Amino acid sequence: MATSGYSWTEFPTREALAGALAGAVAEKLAAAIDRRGGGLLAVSGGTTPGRFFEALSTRDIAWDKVTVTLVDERFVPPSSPRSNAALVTDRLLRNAASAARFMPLYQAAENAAEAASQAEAQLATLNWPLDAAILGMGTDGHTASFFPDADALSTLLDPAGARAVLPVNAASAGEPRLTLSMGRLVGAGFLALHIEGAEKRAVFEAAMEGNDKKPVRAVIEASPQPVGVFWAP
Ligand SMILES: O=C1O[C@H](COP(=O)(O)O)[C@@H](O)[C@H](O)[C@H]1O
Repeated sequence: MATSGYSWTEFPTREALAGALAGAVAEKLAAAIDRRGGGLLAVSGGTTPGRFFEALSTRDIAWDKVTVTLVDERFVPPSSPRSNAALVTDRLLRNAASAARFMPLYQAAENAAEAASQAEAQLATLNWPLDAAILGMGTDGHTASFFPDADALSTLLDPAGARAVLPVNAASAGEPRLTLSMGRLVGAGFLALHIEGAEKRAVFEAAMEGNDKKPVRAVIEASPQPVGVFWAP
């Protein structure tokens, strides 16, 4: 399956997907290190990326020249089982990848808006654009923290917005969120969507075909290059 907006690659197993995605990301990071002296990677949280993180963590690249940040984060401290930062620390920043620098989005601020401003200031020190960004997707069609019921969704989905990090409030999200902006995500040299299982495949296909535009489709449509969709049953 392929459109101008995305390329679809399916794998027989989740392990095979994790290995292939890890290989593709490691290649992009190694090329960035050669080209500009360092690599910048943004990864998603949730339940899906653990296997991919473990595969990537063993890839032999100059991890001491790589900065890892998050596509999005729940407004919870790293001690929370819902922390995306904790997932990255436990499953990615190990083995060879323990040498990477991690820039979390969560800040111990009074609220998500303040945390987003603080994260924005910290991320301004990085060497943009992202070399690779790996998105996930929820069964509601959200990706990053672009939830279908988020306040000011059109602002969140605006690729021309000036911000790098935005606060998100959505009733369905569980807690306030922080997300990289659409502009920073679709500016990545390599943008992939990692989804697994029949339900997410059906959600993705419906989002791409239906009139009810889900946020995942907005990202695909905003991307100047085809998004690589990696799927396994
Ligand atoms: O809340 C989130 O959900 C999505 C999808 O998570 P999954 O558990 O269905 O894999 C994830 O991509 C995002 O980073 C996370 O904050």
